[in-house]
Amino acid sequence: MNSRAHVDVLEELQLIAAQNLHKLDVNKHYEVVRELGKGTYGKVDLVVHRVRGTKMALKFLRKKSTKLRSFLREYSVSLYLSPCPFIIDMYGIAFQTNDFYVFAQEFATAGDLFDIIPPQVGLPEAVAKRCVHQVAIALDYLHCKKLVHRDIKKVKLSDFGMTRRAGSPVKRVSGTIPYTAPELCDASRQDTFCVDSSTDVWAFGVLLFCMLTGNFPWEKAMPNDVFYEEFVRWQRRRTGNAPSQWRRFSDEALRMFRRLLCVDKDRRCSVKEVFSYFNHFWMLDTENGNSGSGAVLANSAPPFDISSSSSEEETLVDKLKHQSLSAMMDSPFSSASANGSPASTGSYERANREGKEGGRILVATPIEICV
Ligand SMILES: Nc1ncnc2c1ncn2[C@@H]1O[C@H](COP(=O)(O)OP(=O)(O)OP(=O)(O)O)[C@@H](O)[C@H]1O
Repeated sequence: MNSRAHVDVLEELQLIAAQNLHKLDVNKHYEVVRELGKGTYGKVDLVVHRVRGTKMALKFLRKKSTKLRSFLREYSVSLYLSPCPFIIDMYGIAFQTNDFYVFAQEFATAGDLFDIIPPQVGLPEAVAKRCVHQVAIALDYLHCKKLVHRDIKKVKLSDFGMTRRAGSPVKRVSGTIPYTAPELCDASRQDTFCVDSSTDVWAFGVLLFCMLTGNFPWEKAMPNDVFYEEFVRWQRRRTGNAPSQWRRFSDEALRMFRRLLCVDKDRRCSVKEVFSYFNHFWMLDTENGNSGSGAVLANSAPPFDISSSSSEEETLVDKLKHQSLSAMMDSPFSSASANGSPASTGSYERANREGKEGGRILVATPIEICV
């Protein structure tokens, strides 16, 4: 499927969502359990659907600071990507209140990634590898659909507010974080640039370093940051010794980082190249849970077909078309199960997430963490 067709599906999803964006009294249809967190544009509440008994995360985006178009885009992109088992699941529920646009997401039970990374220590290699494995599959899924996430800081991909079609022009956002790629940090460059999957690959490399060490590699990827400067000198082979904070990694892991964090974005590898490094040890230190075969995943290949078929996309659009007042009733995307968790949607990808057969084998169990 070409990128134009992907975009058409997204536009169709947005149109249908806009037509079904009814006004709703939250308390009438949901029991609010607690607030899960606050974001820049609103809040996320843990709720129980009064009819279905399903636990869900309701994302509230303030109307004052969110354009309807932005809300519809975030909702539709989330829905479009949700068949991937390592991307947050959706219920096909979107509505509005007087002050907020709202949509429902799977409740990610394990909480935030940074709550489970021991600071300055990092995760044991085997755990980090499972996280890396699922983020890589999710990102590859997204990139195959010609989308770029642009805000990677989560293990189970969610929060698609920044996601755009590859190649679309966007304005540079002011302010940089450790994940920001060097080509976006340099404020002297032009104000508009084209969205490219290589910026996700850079952020993914930084996330990988954080998971394995419990530290950021630098504050920002700019020449006045000494840690970044040191890294670039080594990366460009101006010095043979890796900077001190990189010396804990095996030669194979260092090769992988060199490819993911290539300063020249055109020479950066694609995200799926990490799969070829899974059968090597990444850490030299064997005390951090890195000894034995546990550090190596049984199978380094993606566990399901990440290429999208147009029939799956047609099914998605079809389901949404038949959706009516889904916020109040059973949505066509999932049905309540005995334990309150979403049941299978019928998609083979989603069936895999729930451990049911579908002709494909899941290698890594999804780790439900969202930051
Ligand atoms: N599906 C979910 N399940 C459980 N907790 C969630 C879920 N979605 C969000 N949260 C919690 O709510 C917080 C706010 O989420 P939200 O997506 O609005 O913003 P954010 O990504 O943290 O920040 P920003 O909007 O500034 O990028 C998150 O940090 C997380 O702790």
